[in-house]
Amino acid sequence: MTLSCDVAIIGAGTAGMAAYRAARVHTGRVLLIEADAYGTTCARVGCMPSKLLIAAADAAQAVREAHRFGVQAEPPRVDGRAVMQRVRSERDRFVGFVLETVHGWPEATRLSGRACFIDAHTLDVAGQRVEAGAVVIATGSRPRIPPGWRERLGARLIVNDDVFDWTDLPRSVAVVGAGVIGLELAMALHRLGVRVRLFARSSRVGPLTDPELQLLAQRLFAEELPLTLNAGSLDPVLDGEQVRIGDECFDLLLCASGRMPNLDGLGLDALPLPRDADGRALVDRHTAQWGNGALFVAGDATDDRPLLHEAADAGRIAGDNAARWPDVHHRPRRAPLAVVFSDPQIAIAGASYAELMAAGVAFDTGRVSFSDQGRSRVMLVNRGGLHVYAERGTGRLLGAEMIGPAAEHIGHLLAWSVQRGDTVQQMLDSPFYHPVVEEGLRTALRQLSSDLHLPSPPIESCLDCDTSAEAGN
Ligand SMILES: Cc1cc2nc3c(=O)[nH]c(=O)nc-3n(C[C@H](O)[C@H](O)[C@H](O)COP(=O)(O)OP(=O)(O)OC[C@H]3O[C@@H](n4cnc5c(N)ncnc54)[C@H](O)[C@@H]3O)c2cc1C
Ligand SMILES: NC(=O)c1ccc[n+]([C@@H]2O[C@H](COP(=O)([O-])OP(=O)(O)OC[C@H]3O[C@@H](n4cnc5c(N)ncnc54)[C@H](O)[C@@H]3O)[C@@H](O)[C@H]2O)c1
Repeated sequence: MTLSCDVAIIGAGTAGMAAYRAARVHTGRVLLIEADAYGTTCARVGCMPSKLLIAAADAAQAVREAHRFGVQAEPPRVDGRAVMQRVRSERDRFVGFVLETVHGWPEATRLSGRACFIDAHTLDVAGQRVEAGAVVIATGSRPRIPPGWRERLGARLIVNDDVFDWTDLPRSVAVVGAGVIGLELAMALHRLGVRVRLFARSSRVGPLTDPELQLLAQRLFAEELPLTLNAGSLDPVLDGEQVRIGDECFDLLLCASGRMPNLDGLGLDALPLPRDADGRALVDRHTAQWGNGALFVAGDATDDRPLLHEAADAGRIAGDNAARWPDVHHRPRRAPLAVVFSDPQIAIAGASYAELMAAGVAFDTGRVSFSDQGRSRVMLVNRGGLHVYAERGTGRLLGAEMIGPAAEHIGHLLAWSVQRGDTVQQMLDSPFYHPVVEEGLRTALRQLSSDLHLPSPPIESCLDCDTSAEAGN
């Protein structure tokens, strides 16, 4: 028997679930197809369990740092089993909410099995034929593992998914790849007492593109984390029960060398779909449409800003347009925002430095260092810097990069300003409480305002904490 629907959605992750909801506003004839267990990458093996592990690591670090305030504490004793028990049980709670939602949807609108295209409107799902008016591909991504490593290292090679099923912490882990996942997990494991070394292929650590801030990030992370920069092409080998990299051995190698979209294996090669020179899908991010037909792609499957909120937004657009097809609507997207939950945190809001340079935009940069920032110093988190970028002539805020305290919050303020089209002056006219880390942002904005040769705002020095940074000098 052939199943027939108006919209078939492949993948019940964040993007697929958002697409399902949006499509169901138009039609009840929607089919959500999932090959694996429900529960989403974010809740099962991504955003949530990684932040749970980081929260435990931060608690241990706070105990270690207490003496700097005059509070004496014994060095923390990390109970790995208890740490992982909390990570898993809280993770299961988050997954439970997702399962509740999916299981609340009519059973006739859900199908289990791996989907593969027969043609643009026909799918094979584990032997079941599905015909669809339109299809949303929301298949997510998977870790990219260098060729031969899996065969060579077997179970000693792990990826992020494996970490969150641990019942105890290992003794040592080599983390390969100093991108977002590598940085977050390496730092968390290190603070939980695991012997860690983070291997970066180049000298870059994390996503900052501003050369000054990238250098600062390298220095700050190297102060705490055993870090091998410029590791080049690694050649890990099994040495007994361990993985050897150079002359150091580890219990496990955590591969965090990037992720690849799950578009291969879908039977799409025969379809004439637009791709870039590297074979990546060229999808219109305002319609989620891939090509001119009834095919839509959302979430990590697109390789475009692989973040949770982007997956949800793209899923909504894809589901809505798939159900409307061929009446496809263009939808606005939000200002970019990315946060890394390292310590110090990293945020990129609006356009990055590299994007502005590549686009040839005329912009000025306002800078602040947090080393002397009043509230940051009070809390002993005075490490890092913030660069804000504004357009010459108009003074409009274009973007910002930051490594430092409260970056997850300051990043939001900056992204909201970028999206509203605020000028530097409008931002300076907004309230700043005292004493807060955001006063550092004001310092950077004042410097930017002066460099842009915009009319100077009145400078009120901070008389009570009088750091030169906050006095606006
Ligand atoms: C360790 C880690 C930490 C992260 N932390 C953050 C964070 O803090 N903040 C943030 O914004 N983002 C974070 N992310 C990124 C975020 O998790 C992803 O951007 C988001 O989960 C992508 O959602 P998705 O719907 O595209 O994919 P997924 O949730 O992976 O869903 C894809 C689904 O498609 C299914 N599927 C695949 N192929 C087929 C097929 N052929 N047939 C049927 N079903 C199929 C899969 O089984 C899966 O269920 C993190 C990611 C990782 C890995
Ligand atoms: N806080 C968050 O929002 C968060 C957290 C985790 C993941 N994510 C999302 O997941 C995406 C994927 O994260 P990721 O860390 O897998 O990818 P990434 O692209 O951020 O980092 C991969 C890193 O691995 C390096 N690399 C590649 N091949 C290598 C090799 N053979 N040896 C050594 N290093 C190698 C790359 O140079 C890069 O630095 C991120 O782009 C992000 O969007 C977000």
